[in-house]
Amino acid sequence: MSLIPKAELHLHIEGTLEPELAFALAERNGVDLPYAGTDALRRAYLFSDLQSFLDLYHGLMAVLHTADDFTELADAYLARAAAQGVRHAEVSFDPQAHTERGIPIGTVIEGLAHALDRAEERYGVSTRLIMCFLRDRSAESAMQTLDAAKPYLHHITGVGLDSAEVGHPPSKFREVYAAAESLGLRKVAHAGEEGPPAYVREALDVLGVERIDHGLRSVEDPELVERLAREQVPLTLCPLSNVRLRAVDTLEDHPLRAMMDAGLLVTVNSDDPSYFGGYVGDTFHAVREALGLSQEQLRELARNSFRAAFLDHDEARRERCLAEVDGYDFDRE
Ligand code: HPA
Ligand SMILES: [Zn+2]
Repeated sequence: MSLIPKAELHLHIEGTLEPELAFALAERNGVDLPYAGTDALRRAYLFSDLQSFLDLYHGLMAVLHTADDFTELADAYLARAAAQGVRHAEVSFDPQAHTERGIPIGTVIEGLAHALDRAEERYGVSTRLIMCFLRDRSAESAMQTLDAAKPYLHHITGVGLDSAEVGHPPSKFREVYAAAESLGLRKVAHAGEEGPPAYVREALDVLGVERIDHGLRSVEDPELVERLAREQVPLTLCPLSNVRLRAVDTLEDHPLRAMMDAGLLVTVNSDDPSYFGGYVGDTFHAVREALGLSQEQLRELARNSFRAAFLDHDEARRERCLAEVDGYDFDRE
């Protein structure tokens, strides 16, 4: 595990649900899970692609009912993240995955915000909340979700786009992103995870996003790589996720290092750490080993995470974190 100070920018809070907490919440809420126990559940984490993961992932969310459940989920993540060197976390959530099950959006947002708002004091982790739209649902459903979130916008920094990518291009959400922008929200989107480089271009040109979540398949398009490098568009890579969801064969084959060499502003993140085999400190360690990254390259990844963070209203914190990265002593590891 690498303890270098870092920001985590690509993290789905529902993807931090560990089997033990899932079973505890299932019992508390009277939910029957179709697994004999935590070991059997972990054994089911063998995915062939994004969709096979999403099916299990959405099934397990059935255990989350009350605001307290969401608070407990977020607290567990923040404590683990802090223990892995995270100083700043931008936490995504999927409101539609819960409202479709009859959980009010206010329950979800207020439950998460309760944990996030006290995280700096409790864990030394500053936080932001990013509300993602499920791209395999309609644009109307996304717009209704944005509308329903209006009483809670003081808790929300930005919007994102996730779930099944292929066949659901960013342009489907043009109006929703325009509406989000007019509400003062920041904009990110998953693109180029399983979808083509053209989706990365659309996310930039049609939605006007400031960061691309994943962006992995950008490497197939040299002109796009040149643009992303020139414009220093942050890409929030998730190497362990890419291995588990079969976007790359092995970690050794991951283009992270080549992307750094091409001058891209890449960051390393855990995506859904309970499902993909590691939190972000584990991920830093794994890519260091698999790709033979130098200490200076790990420092660059950590620096990039703070440069790409939505810390515009707290530049002093960004500077402090960057100074901590510069002074980090790898002999501690
Ligand atoms: O990796 C992902 N991709 C798309 N949607 C997701 N929702 C959780 N994780 C992911
Ligand atoms: Zn993701």
